[in-house]
Amino acid sequence: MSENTAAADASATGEVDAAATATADALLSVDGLERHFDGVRAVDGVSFTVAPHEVVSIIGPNGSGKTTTLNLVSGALRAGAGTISLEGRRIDHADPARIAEEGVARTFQNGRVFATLSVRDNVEVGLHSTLVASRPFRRLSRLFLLKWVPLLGELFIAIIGTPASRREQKQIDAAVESEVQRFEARLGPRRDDPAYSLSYANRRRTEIARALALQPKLLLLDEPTAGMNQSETAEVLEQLLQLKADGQAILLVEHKLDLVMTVSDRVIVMDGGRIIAEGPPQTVRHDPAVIEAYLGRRRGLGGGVDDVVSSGDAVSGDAVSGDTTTGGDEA
Ligand SMILES: Nc1ncnc2c1ncn2[C@@H]1O[C@H](COP(=O)(O)OP(=O)(O)OP(=O)(O)O)[C@@H](O)[C@H]1O
Repeated sequence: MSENTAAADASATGEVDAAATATADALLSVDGLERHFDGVRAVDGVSFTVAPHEVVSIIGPNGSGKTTTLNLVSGALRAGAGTISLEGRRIDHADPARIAEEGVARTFQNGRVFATLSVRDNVEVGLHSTLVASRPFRRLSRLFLLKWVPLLGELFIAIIGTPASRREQKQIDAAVESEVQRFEARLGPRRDDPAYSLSYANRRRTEIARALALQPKLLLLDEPTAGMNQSETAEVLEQLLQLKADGQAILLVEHKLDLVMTVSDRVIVMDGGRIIAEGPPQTVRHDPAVIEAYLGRRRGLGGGVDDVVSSGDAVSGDAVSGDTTTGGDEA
């Protein structure tokens, strides 16, 4: 849907002004978000904000609606109701590419890379939406009947090249290199290798590098340490802390509570599609509703959220299970 259509749609409901007023200082503002699947209330009236430079984590047992919330914010799913605004502007009717252009980049729960592309090319793909000189007619691609114009134009420029497109490619190359260098020790030696040959952890790093290459206003991370062992998780924590120090706003979904409690400014706890607690890590970890949500299903094992947190375990609904390494780093 075009920006104008989305704006008209939003304006028809009178929601633009309300969203803008309610979220004056927020980078991201989510209000009354709902998404149901065949009677399952995956996300059920969720409202929250992320301020500029803030790191907010969403935690909760399996199936509590965390990933669905991230999918709604990134445009991968459409909301049944509610509004999502970035810097006061509605994005809930925009498609994922448009939302990425607006400054929201994401990674996926299971890590998604293009298997046959090299690490460098995977990172470069993330920058495709930012090309101007090489894609002068890109906005026309939103008009169904004119889709062939930008395609032919891009093909032409790719074959003959122009001074501006060559300059742009140099900038892109530098941006890609800078993101690969962020993970230099791990990705540096593999920068020209195809993604299918990488360890699971390196594929996750490639995915994060691709998202960061966009220099997003808001970075959405869906379980960035899933499948990583303790030392790999510690590396990710260091990188998240560095991003935080650089002022990167992050909305993080993560099961490893030690990491969440260390990196987050604020923690949102979901259960059954609803937010059951929200606040600074130290407050949330002692909230009785949170302890009940995490441990109620395994009553009899004893302990509380603190035990879960201090053990460094990943909480996965019915049981506390240390995340297994499904593919460690190459030796
Ligand atoms: N595409 C879908 N079709 C049907 N049901 C879905 C779909 N996506 C999610 N659900 C359901 O919505 C609920 C919330 O799922 P979601 O993946 O958002 O939870 P989650 O908190 O991210 O879980 P996890 O920690 O296991 O990733 C679950 O009951 C899930 O089965």
